[in-house]
Amino acid sequence: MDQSAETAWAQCREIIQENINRQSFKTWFEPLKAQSLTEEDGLRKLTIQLPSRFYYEWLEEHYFSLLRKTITKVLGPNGRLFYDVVIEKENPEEPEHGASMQLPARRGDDVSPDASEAPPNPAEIDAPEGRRQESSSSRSRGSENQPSPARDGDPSAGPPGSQQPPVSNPFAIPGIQKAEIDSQLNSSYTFERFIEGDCNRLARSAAWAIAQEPGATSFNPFLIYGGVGLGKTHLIQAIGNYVQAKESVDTCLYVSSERFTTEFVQSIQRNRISEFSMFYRQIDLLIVDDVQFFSGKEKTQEEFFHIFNALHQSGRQIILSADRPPRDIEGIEERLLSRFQWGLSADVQSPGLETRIAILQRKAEDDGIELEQEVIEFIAHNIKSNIRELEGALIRLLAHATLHQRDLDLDLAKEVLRDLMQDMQVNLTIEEIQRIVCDYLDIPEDLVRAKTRKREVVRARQIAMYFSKKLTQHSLKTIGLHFGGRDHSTVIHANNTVEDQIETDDQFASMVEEIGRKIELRSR
Ligand SMILES: Nc1ncnc2c1ncn2[C@@H]1O[C@H](COP(=O)(O)OP(=O)(O)OP(=O)(O)O)[C@@H](O)[C@H]1O
Repeated sequence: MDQSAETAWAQCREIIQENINRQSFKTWFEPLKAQSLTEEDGLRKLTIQLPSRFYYEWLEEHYFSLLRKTITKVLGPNGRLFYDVVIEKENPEEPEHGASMQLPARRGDDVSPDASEAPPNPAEIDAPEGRRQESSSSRSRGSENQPSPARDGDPSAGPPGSQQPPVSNPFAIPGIQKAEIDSQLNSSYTFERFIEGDCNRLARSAAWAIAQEPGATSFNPFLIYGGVGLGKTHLIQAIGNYVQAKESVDTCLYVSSERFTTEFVQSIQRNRISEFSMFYRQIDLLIVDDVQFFSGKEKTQEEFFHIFNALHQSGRQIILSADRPPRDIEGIEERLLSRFQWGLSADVQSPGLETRIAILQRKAEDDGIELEQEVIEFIAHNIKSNIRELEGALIRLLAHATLHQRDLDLDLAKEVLRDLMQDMQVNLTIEEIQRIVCDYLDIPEDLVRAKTRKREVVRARQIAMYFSKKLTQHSLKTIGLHFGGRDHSTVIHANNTVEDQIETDDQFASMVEEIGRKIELRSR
């Protein structure tokens, strides 16, 4: 190791450290090593070693001005900075030798004081368009208020006779070329197809705002959390689909945290970690689903942490989802958890009845199916857990109707969704039945449990007993107890009376049927 180079670089690092935040310093400068300090033709050339071409790109784009000032301060006006870039091997079997490339800082542009204000030279690096623009603007910003910029990158200042090899596009690695990145988005997850309700209003509004200006709102990162099948994936992908359609970013990528982890592990096995890292650092809008799966995976978390920082620092948009609030996710490092909460966290909850109905109506419309309102309401009343199950019930119903050439009516819905109905019956309580019957007959609920033998109360009590026997698993004794401690024989008598009257009295029969429907729908 060249001692003087190390000392010079240590001084540079001190200055740099004072001028940028701790995390940026850790990410971009700590891995750099001094290689040599030489004097040639009156110039003092400090060469530092970079772990990959990506660092070269990044430093030039983001820290050019700072590096230039720092070198001038430490080495004087004749100071020049050179990079020795370690070239990532595509094939781990390749020999080590020759795996580096010397480059002058500033990619060979003339960065003399006069030239620094000039439009950027077409970069020798065949950098992707978006980044090139970003680079040029950061350069001109960097040159403002600059007391005496040094020519720290003039290619003519390179070693005599050294022809700099043209630097190839660092992203031109098979399979990860920027232009070729497939966003992995499901095109059917759009805002148009996402039904808004009280359960998801905040998340949907924030998602919409982000889609208008990715990376420019304070919702960065944006994290949506909530239970299974409640639309998290749909919503986060809707942002991606919208932004892609508007072409407001160059690259957008959706990845599940499981896939991210698998790819990362593979990159370790294949000795391609820096490639993996480079790939993710070029994404403008990164969507990571189900981040709770990072739990307990320390190395993956560390890699994601650095990627997160790099993207966030450069104003790229990060969108995340989790099955619970970030503070409740266990096994994730505090520094990463706190970053998850930097922007906005919004939850999605189970949809209310109206939203469930609206979702079913939309799904039926999208599939070109006409569904009677009572069928939609029947499904919506009975399937409350999540939207995926709601969709599943509809698909099941459609499949039966098509396969058995049946009408899509309430009878078919009851038949097909019987399992779900059975679940409902198991959960149905005697109190619920009493409430619905009394609501329907307009009788105070507590009277069916009281001693009174008024005619209309007796009728309500008998109908409630009949449904309790028919729709719950409770024993006759238990049912009797729920009706003011009556005997099991009273329940049998009530059941027989109702059954007989259904047979003989049509009006009564249709009233009981109507009450039965209300119980099935559990309507209030
Ligand atoms: N508000 C909504 N409007 C329309 N469809 C929705 C809505 N919410 C969810 N869906 C649909 O429900 C299904 C499940 O949603 P999604 O996969 O987004 O849930 P999730 O919350 O990501 O679940 P998981 O945690 O299991 O991944 C999808 O087909 C989605 O299109």
